Amino acid sequence: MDHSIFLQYSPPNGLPQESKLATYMNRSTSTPTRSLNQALGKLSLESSPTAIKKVLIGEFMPVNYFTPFLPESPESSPPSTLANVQSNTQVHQENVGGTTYFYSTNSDSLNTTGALNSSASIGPSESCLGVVGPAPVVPSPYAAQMYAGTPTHMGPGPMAAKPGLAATFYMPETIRSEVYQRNEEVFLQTDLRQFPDLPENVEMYTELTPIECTPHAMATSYRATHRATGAHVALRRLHAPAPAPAKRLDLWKNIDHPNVVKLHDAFTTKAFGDHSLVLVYDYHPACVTVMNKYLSGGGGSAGGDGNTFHDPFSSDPDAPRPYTHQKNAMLRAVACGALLPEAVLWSLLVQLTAALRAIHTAGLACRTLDPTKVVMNGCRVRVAWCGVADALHNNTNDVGQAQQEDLTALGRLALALACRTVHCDNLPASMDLVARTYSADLKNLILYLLSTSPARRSVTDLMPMIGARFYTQVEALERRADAFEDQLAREIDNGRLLRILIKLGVVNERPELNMDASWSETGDRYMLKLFRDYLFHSVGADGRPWLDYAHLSHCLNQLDGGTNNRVELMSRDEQSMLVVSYAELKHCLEQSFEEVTQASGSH
Ligand SMILES: Nc1ncnc2c1ncn2[C@@H]1O[C@H](COP(=O)(O)OP(=O)(O)OP(=O)(O)O)[C@@H](O)[C@H]1O
Repeated sequence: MDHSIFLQYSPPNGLPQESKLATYMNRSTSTPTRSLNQALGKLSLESSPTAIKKVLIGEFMPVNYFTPFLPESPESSPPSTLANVQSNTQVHQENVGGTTYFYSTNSDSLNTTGALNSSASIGPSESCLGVVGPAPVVPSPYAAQMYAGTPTHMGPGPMAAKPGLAATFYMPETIRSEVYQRNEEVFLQTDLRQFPDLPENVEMYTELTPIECTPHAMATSYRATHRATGAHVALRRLHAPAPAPAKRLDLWKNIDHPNVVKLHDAFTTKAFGDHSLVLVYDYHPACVTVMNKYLSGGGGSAGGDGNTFHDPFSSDPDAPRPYTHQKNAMLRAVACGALLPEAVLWSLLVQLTAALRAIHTAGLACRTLDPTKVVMNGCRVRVAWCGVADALHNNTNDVGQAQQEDLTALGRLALALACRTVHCDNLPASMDLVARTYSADLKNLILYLLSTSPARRSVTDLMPMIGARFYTQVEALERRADAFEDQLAREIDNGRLLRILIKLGVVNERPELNMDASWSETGDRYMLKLFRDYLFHSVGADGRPWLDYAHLSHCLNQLDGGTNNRVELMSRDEQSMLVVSYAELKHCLEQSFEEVTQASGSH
């Protein structure tokens, strides 16, 4: 093996010298131990009443809006038996004064128990018709509801951005824009001509697109698509891996935690013209590193929150940073309100300690806990590229020691976030800022993590310092889950309406089916055509189009639910009138759609 392709490793972490992580680690480890010890000696752990702040996190779970249309999907109809329409429906026809009325003699469809009051429902009640039949199918009110509405416990919170009906119909802008941003990133096509050297396929993965900020010789990151499933993945290609780290990587693959980017696979490949090791991770769209989001002066285009502390030294990590500069920069940050709210810090720390707990419990060590390797989308924090350090370097130091280093790294990260700069080498000044700005608990947590005493530290020891803030985090998550469930319920309703609209569109005005040019004008299809006119082409008394979205949604829901409410349909020449129930219309639609599906051969 050509050892010249290896770069030097920094001994404690085994990191390539070119990587940002190595730069950060080197900078951080350059903190003089003496000053750290002195500073720690001066500072004492204090206990103070915990200040509980409520965090409302606007993050949400991605919803798959691209589920393929499945005619027989259980979602396509309301989950109740009321959607069943008897196939032996008999229609009784009666001509009164030149107008033809059609009545169903099917007992089920004549029972209107539980039907909703509807402006579109007409006709006599079942008792007038005097029909006695088998037990009626009781329509659930849900079947014909437009929307279930916002659950009362959610109240008109920040989610209810739009007033009135609009709030019921549309997703809050906060959720919509974030979903769009994520989807947009996934569907953005990169111009691969810019990367002519990239292989078309690497094992099962294709459409490789580099995602890293600063390419270097040791590792490259890509977004890619799995050829069979279409799933997006994040690939970390290690140009010069250490031999056979398989066992540890297997342990990493078993870690399935919401705050750790999941490692799925690892394989060696010659697709890049060398012996690269490729690690395959979940891809989280619209990710930004904590470094870019909070620490590098707004460099992160995706995640810069506009409230960033601009450190003139941040572009040059090797520039001299005198004490006065650091202190002044921190004071300026405090003065201009650029420091992070304490609730945000605790949210990040709770998530990161949860990640470390899972990793350490599995007998592993992160080894790369650094702001450039912690990514965020929304308010979710994840440790990225786990296992890379193990794959890059057959770490000989024992895992227990590496876990202690993880805790120190978490302390440095917490301090950097609290001071809003990675230049916290001046520990007394940095801790002074923390003590003046934040609670004693936060200060104690950082001191504990940075402690150099020989006593063994454990991530579980942090729990008392986190204290009741843990419940704040749980509360915020539960509120967010409520908001998403509410939106999900609406999206399911929207999905139902889309499916029924697609079915109507497929059947209505079809020029011919199976060589029958009159197919869409006769039989069941004729009723559907008149229903389509009733729905979409109604006009007012003065001939102007009559548009009422609520009415449209109501009728489509009635149709999807197959209710026994009746609707009056007029022929185009206005000579005939049909009175049909939504149950009958639904039956017609199902039959007709089934015919088209059969003819297409794609049943
Ligand atoms: N699992 C993931 N899904 C989506 N994006 C990710 C994922 N992990 C990391 N990223 C994003 O990929 C980008 C590149 O990460 P990477 O660690 O390669 O950056 P880098 O700054 O070039 O570091 P290095 O110098 O160590 O390569 C970052 O913007 C990060 O937000």
